[in-house]
Amino acid sequence: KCRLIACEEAWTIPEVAEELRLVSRGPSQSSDKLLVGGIYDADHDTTGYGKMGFLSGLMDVEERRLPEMNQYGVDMHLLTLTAPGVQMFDADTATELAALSNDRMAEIIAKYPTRFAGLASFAPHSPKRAAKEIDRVMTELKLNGLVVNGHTNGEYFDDPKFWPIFEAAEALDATIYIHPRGPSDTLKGPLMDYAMDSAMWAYGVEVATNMLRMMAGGVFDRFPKLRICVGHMGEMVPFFIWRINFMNSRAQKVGRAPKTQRSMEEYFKDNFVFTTSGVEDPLTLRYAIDRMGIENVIWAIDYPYQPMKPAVDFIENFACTEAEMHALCHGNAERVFRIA
Ligand SMILES: COc1cc(C(=O)O)cc(C(=O)O)c1
Ligand SMILES: [Mn+2]
Repeated sequence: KCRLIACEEAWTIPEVAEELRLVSRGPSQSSDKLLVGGIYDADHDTTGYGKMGFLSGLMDVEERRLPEMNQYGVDMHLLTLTAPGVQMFDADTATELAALSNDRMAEIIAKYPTRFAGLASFAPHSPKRAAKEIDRVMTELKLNGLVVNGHTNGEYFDDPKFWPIFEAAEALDATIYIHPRGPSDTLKGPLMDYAMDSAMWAYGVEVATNMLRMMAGGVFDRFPKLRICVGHMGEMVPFFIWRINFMNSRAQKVGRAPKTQRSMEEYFKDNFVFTTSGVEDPLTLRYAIDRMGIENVIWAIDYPYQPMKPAVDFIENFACTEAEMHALCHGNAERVFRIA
């Protein structure tokens, strides 16, 4: 029996839920407003999200989450403040609620040290205060890494304003999990119909765009030891990496893209790891392992958005060597998220 550590497990606290409810009733034009309104303001729900039981699943640790983990043999959940985290709030509220959420997360881990680990939040729109929170959570709260959800106010991580965050994360060897959120105002256009605005398509486009901007923008030349984790089998990038590499190299040759020390494929292999969250497809997983290397692939459920049992069955029935199974189910997670 393999130790099972699930690494994209969503959670929230009442104060963040309440703030999101207020935002969902406010003037924000963010594409996340649909989903946030559905989940946090159920009596104004126009999306059906309010009927999927997400909110109770997010708020819960001991009623259902832990008993289900016991029932299905999931040893650990790596918790993350669910998308869009604190990023729809003003910088002050975001800074405050990130710290509160990190403290609450640390309390859960202190109570169940062998069952929960956690990714700390921060307010990207306040990079200097974010760097201070990163320092605090990694050295005092001893959390296991960091999480951020896609863009913040339409800005992406190739923007030097975010450098203080990467400096702190690299110096502390803290992995940053870039989790999706709805597409930014300039990206959302044709993505807002047919429920494409979130997990079906736009989430992947939003994160992959951020990833490519970082790689092509030279972020990993400046921060060579920075490690990024993404979910959803690498947000489509593993399947397109040959073409991304070929076209970026050609663009660099003709001066359309800035010169970088390494290629897109090298950055993706050296500075990224990714989880299987929300992609329970054995063929896709086998390709991703063979293409990107087993040391870069980590199992996750994406609870409560994905049910626990099917995700456990998927990985336990996956055809692979014993060494691959240990890497997928706990070995890589223990290394990347410093889990004992
Ligand atoms: C924040 O709201 C979410 C919704 C869904 C969904 O299945 O609709 C998936 C995720 C996720 O992948 O974490 C998040
Ligand atoms: Mn998720």
